[in-house]
Amino acid sequence: MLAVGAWWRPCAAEMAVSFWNNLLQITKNRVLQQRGVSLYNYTHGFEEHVIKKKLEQFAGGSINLSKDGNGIGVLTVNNPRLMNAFTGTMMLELQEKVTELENWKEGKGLIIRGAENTFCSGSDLNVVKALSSMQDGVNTCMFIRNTLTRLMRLPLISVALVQGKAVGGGAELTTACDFRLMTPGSEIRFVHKEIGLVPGWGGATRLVQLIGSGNALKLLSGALKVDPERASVLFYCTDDTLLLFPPKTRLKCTEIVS
Ligand SMILES: CC[C@@H](C(=O)O)C(=O)SCCNC(=O)CCNC(=O)[C@H](O)C(C)(C)COP(=O)(O)OP(=O)(O)OC[C@H]1O[C@@H](n2cnc3c(N)ncnc32)[C@H](O)[C@@H]1OP(=O)(O)O
Repeated sequence: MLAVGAWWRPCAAEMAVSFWNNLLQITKNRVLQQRGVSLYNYTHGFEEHVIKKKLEQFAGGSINLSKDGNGIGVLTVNNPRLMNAFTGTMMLELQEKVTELENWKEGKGLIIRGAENTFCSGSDLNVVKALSSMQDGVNTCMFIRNTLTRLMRLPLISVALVQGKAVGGGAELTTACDFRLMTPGSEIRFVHKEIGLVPGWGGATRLVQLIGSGNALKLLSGALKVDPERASVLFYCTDDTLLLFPPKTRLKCTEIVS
C-alpha cells in the first residue's frame, strides 16, 4: 500500500503543480486582458464621447509624464495656480498618460506627484460648477473612475508622493496608488462633505479597502485632516521619506518602485 501510495504521491504532486501553474497563467491572462478594460461603458449609460467633448472646453494645466531608463515613471499633476486642480483637459491628459503607461513594457514603478510642492486639490471647481447637470456629473465621474481604475491595474508599483495638500479628488487620487508617501506638514483630506459632494472619483470605495469601513467613515463624514502621523496609525501611509513595512523592513520610495 505504502509503495503504491509512494508511487501515487509524486504523480499527484506533479498534477497539483501543473494545475496551479495553469491556473496562475489563466489568472495572469485574465488580469492582462482586464488591464485596458474600463469599469463603465455604454451599458451603464456612460457617454464617453459626449463628456470628452465637454471636458475639452475647460483648458488649463497639464499632466506630465517622464520615464527613465530604470523603468521609473514620474507623473506630475501640473496646475499650481489652482493648487493642481484638474481642469477638463487635464482629465483627458490623465487618460492619455495611463494608456501610455499601459503600453510601457519596461515600466516597473510610478511616482505620482503635484507641481510646486503641493499634491492636488481635486476637480477644478469651475469645471464642477459648469458641468453641474446630473448627466454631466455622472459622466465626468465615470470618466475619471475608469481612468483611475486602469491606473490601479497598471503592472507598476505606484507611489503617491504627497507634499502640501491632497484634498477632494486629490485625496481620492492617493487611494488609487499602491503606496502613499507623505512629507512632513502634508495633509490628505476628503473635503467633499464640506461642499455637499460625495467622492466622485471612486475614492470612498478604495478608502474602505485601505483602512476599513469604520476609519473610512470617520475620515469622510468628518472631512478629517490626515497628516503623516495619523496616516501611519491608520496604516494608510508612511512618514516622511520612508515606507514602513511590517517591522524591520524599511525602504526608500525610489527603492520600492525600482
Ligand atoms: C466630485 C468632485 C470632487 C471630486 O473630484 O471627487 C472634487 O474634487 S471637487 C473639489 C474639491 N476640492 C476642494 O474643494 C479644494 C478647494 N481648495 C481649497 O480648499 C484650498 O485651495 C486648499 C487646497 C486647501 C489650499 O488652500 P490655500 O493654500 O489657502 O490656497 P488658496 O485657497 O488660496 O488657493 C490658491 C488658488 O487656487 C484656487 N484653487 C484651489 N483649489 C481649487 C479647486 N479645486 N478648483 C478651483 N480653484 C482652486 C483658489 O481658488 C485660489 O485661486 P485664487 O483665489 O484665484 O488665487
